Amino acid sequence: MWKVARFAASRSRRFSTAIPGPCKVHKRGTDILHDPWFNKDTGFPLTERDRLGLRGLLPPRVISFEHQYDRFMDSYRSLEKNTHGQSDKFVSLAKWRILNRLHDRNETLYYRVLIDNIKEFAPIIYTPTVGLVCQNYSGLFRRPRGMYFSAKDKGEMMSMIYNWPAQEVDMIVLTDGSRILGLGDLGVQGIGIPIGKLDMYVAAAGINAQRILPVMLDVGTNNQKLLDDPLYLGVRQPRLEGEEYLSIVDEFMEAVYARWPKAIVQFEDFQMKWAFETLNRYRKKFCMFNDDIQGTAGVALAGLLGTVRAQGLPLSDILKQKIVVVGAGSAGLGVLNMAVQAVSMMSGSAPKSQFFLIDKDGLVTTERSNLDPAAVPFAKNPRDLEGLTEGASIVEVVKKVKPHVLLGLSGVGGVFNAEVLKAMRESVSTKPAIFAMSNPTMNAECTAIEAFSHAGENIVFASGSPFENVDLGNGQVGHVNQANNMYLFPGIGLGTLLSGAHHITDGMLQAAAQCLASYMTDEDVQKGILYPSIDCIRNVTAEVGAAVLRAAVAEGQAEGQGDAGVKELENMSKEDSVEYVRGNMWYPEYCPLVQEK
Ligand SMILES: NC(=O)c1ccc[n+]([C@@H]2O[C@H](COP(=O)([O-])OP(=O)(O)OC[C@H]3O[C@@H](n4cnc5c(N)ncnc54)[C@H](O)[C@@H]3O)[C@@H](O)[C@H]2O)c1
Ligand SMILES: O=C(O)C[C@H](O)C(=O)O
Ligand SMILES: [Mg+2]
Repeated sequence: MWKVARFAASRSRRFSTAIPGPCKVHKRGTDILHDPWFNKDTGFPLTERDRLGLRGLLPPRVISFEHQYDRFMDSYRSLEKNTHGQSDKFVSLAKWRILNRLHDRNETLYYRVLIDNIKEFAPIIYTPTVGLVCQNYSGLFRRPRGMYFSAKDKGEMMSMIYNWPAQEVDMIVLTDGSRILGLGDLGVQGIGIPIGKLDMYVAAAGINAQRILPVMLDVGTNNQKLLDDPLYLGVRQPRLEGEEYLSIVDEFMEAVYARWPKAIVQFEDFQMKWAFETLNRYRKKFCMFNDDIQGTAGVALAGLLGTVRAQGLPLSDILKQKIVVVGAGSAGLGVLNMAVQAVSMMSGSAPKSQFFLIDKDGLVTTERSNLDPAAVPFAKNPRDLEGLTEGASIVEVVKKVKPHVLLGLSGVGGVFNAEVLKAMRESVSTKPAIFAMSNPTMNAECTAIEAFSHAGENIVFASGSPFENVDLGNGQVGHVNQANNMYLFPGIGLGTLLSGAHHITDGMLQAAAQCLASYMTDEDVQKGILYPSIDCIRNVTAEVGAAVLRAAVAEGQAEGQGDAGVKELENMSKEDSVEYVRGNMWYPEYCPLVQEK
């Protein structure tokens, strides 16, 4: 077994000349070459080859890290050239494959190219391509990554968890594959999502790549196409339900915390009923959060505050904004709950009249039969609606309400059609905002071009998956923001980890959202740029992580970790806390391997 330093100093230079600390390894020879955590390919220095029994197992020339990096980027560029003219799907999967092969072979080089080229590579390892990968996962599968706990493992999880080779784990992303992006139930194939999210943890938060664990909880699938597919790699049975389901999740959570009491578990892409149920069940017991409910809510709240600033209004004017949310699922309801919480904190009361909620059956009112309990607080009383009735369509609501913000988390591509977008021209806002937050790209409620061409050039636009900025002619640019929870979850995880908190509170999550909301300058916000470019994601994460850490300290949740105890954390200024978080980000570079028997 090996032990690795949890964090290593972050370095801003591309190829540092400083020698990183040693890394202990408990294997020799080909076992090292086949372990992507330690493998350096042709980069092993001769002395290390001697020490580790590698001499003769590699071609004699030693290639520097920098040279290996350039060789990889050259092959990536040739692939781009050679696939020119092929379908987007073909090209995206080819790019994913080349990155995945590097991931499987040499993690240090993989994470370095990912960090340095995050804007270019995020759409491949994360949304939208990760959706395509999940849809085709059983066919694409070559090597396992992460852990799989299935309905057949009941009673075995406490011992299975010890099969994971790392001694320490900081961050786990868990899915049951039941609602993968807007693509529905993908069963075991949903493992691509925890893998992609954890890649973002390494790239954005500098969580040590040896201390992450993607997990699939395979409780079956209700996707008949997958059950009929001879290649399908998951358990062939309908999804477990009720107590049977919960007992599997309970067992997994107990096993995790028995082995790694300080690990954080991020729940990801669970269907709504289990997303809320598991969050309520575990949040006071374990250090966990639900990214789709809570991470998304913070990013959307930052966007809502940004739209107020974009109109040149003080933040307190959020109270007067009319906001239509399309999608009453885990994400949409998460956004509404957090927005109401933020408005209440500002005004001292909890006004809900400004929010309108629409689901697949139209406007949600108290007249709805079988109203979901989670949606009850946002259901309109028809008596308060002049001219709108239960089940009113999106276009009817937009025409009547003339909202400041139209925010989509429905998972349905194109529901913001031309008629809906044209109706937004009548918005009472000087900068109407359209947030098409559903993923992947084909599930976005509208495209950027559609939004600017139908709703007008003065809008603010954000989408969950990336779109190019729109050329409005005359040198004008319609700016596209990416409203994706990737701007928050890495900081929530890292800040919590460094604080040593045992729970993730609403206060810590509000702090994360407020931090993101204040990240952009007034000048940028006036131009419709509400979120930073993904190029700055390490910096954003350092700020968000520090905000979460400070909130944990202020609320008495922090217990400290490593060398920094509670007292040290309490004495940190704001700047100190950001530097502390930044200094604890792991950065991929080859470290000398020392064999320990
Ligand atoms: N950008 C982000 O950071 C982010 C974060 C989380 C979720 N999402 C996306 O949001 C989408 C929804 O996620 P979720 O977890 O809430 O899903 P969910 O299945 O829990 O909820 C979907 C909701 O949309 C409603 N809906 C379906 N068809 C509709 C229609 N035609 N018109 C209006 N409403 C309709 C459903 O009734 C339901 O209330 C997914 O595509 C997901 O990728 C994006
Ligand atoms: O995965 C993403 O890109 C965002 C979000 O968590 C989603 O479920 O769509
Ligand atoms: Mg998600």
